[in-house]
Amino acid sequence: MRTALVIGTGLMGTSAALALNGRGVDVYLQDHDETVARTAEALGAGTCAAPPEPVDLVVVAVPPAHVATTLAEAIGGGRGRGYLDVASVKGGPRRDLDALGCDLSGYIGTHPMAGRERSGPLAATADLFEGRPWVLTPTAATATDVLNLALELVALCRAVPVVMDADAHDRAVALVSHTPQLVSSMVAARLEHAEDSAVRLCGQGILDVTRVAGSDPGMWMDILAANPGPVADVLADLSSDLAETVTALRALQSADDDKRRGGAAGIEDILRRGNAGRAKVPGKHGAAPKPYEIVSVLIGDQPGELARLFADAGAAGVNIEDVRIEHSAGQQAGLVNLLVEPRSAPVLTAALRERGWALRQ
Ligand SMILES: NC(=O)c1ccc[n+]([C@@H]2O[C@H](COP(=O)([O-])OP(=O)(O)OC[C@H]3O[C@@H](n4cnc5c(N)ncnc54)[C@H](O)[C@@H]3O)[C@@H](O)[C@H]2O)c1
Ligand SMILES: O=C(O)C(=O)C[C@]1(C(=O)O)C=C[C@@H](O)C=C1
Repeated sequence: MRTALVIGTGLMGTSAALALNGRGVDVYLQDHDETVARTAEALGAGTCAAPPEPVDLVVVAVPPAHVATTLAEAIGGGRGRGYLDVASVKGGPRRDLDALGCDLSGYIGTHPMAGRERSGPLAATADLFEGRPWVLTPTAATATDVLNLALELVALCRAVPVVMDADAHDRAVALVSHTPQLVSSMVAARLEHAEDSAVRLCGQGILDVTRVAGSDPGMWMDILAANPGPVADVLADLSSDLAETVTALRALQSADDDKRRGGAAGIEDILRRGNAGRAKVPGKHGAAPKPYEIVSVLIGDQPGELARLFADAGAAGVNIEDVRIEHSAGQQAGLVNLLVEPRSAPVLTAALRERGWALRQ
């Protein structure tokens, strides 16, 4: 692929453009808000100039409700050899495009399973897609050249291609993305009118559960409106788990021993099923989840502390597999949890102690 046109230079479009531009593709940028396209250009994602000739690949990264019309316009204008979109829902846009009478052989629906709770080009990063699944939904009508262009895009973004049927994709993301978004919003909504004295106690657990509750409601309205049935199906199953959990908790308050035992069994069941489900969530780079050991280090909240810690781990020859930071409420300090291979944990612990770091057991 030598040239690409990215239409919609927000978080997704600019991230893809940065990755492509960084790997030698000439990227043209277009957004219906010109200042957004100019911002992406200033970030080094490509140029706002119009492409002098049809590009190899047109990447449409606009909100789901605008995908079909934007694609139809680009296809009608003969702007590329191949066309794809990155919208979070796949069945609807394809049907809409079909209804607009477009030739679908040059189009493939795709969805990178990477993102953030922030929108716009300033939130974009060239490595957003690295190691993440990128779903491709070819049909019998999709030209082989176009599938190959999509695979090349995925490779240039260092993502992992996953081929799926569009409707199966929509059911899958209802489970792993759209319902979690709603549940995160619902948990966070409980805090809206909570007492300050309660909110002050928020710790890492609620931060983890509510991160995506900070997402743009406009974009999520679009996504949910394009996938309401599958999301409602998952939420209905969840609501029967919720109802059973409430019943079990009420039974725990009972004076009757048998009822309390039944309640405890119900709660334990949901907690154990939760462990089993969590164990299925893929680990780093989409691989099977690996058990890491955590080395916890207390650091001061000041410039250079993290860099010094990582350098000391590097000097000990230990690869940090993942890192999580807990910020202490009301203190200029934080707890850095370094996740390492079990065999590296004693090596790292000894090396950090020797260099004077305060370790937490
Ligand atoms: N944010 C995520 O986590 C995520 C992840 C995967 C896929 N997606 C999908 O990617 C797409 C873009 O999402 P985003 O997070 O980058 O949103 P964003 O709001 O950051 O960017 C969307 C951009 O599209 C532009 N736009 C809107 N209508 C347009 C039109 N008709 N023509 C040209 N530009 C137009 C907007 O001005 C905006 O700059 C959506 O379809 C979304 O479902 C998002
Ligand atoms: O990490 C996040 O912030 C996301 O919400 C990303 C996420 C997801 O649910 O995984 C959200 C929507 C997209 O369609 C794909 C990815």
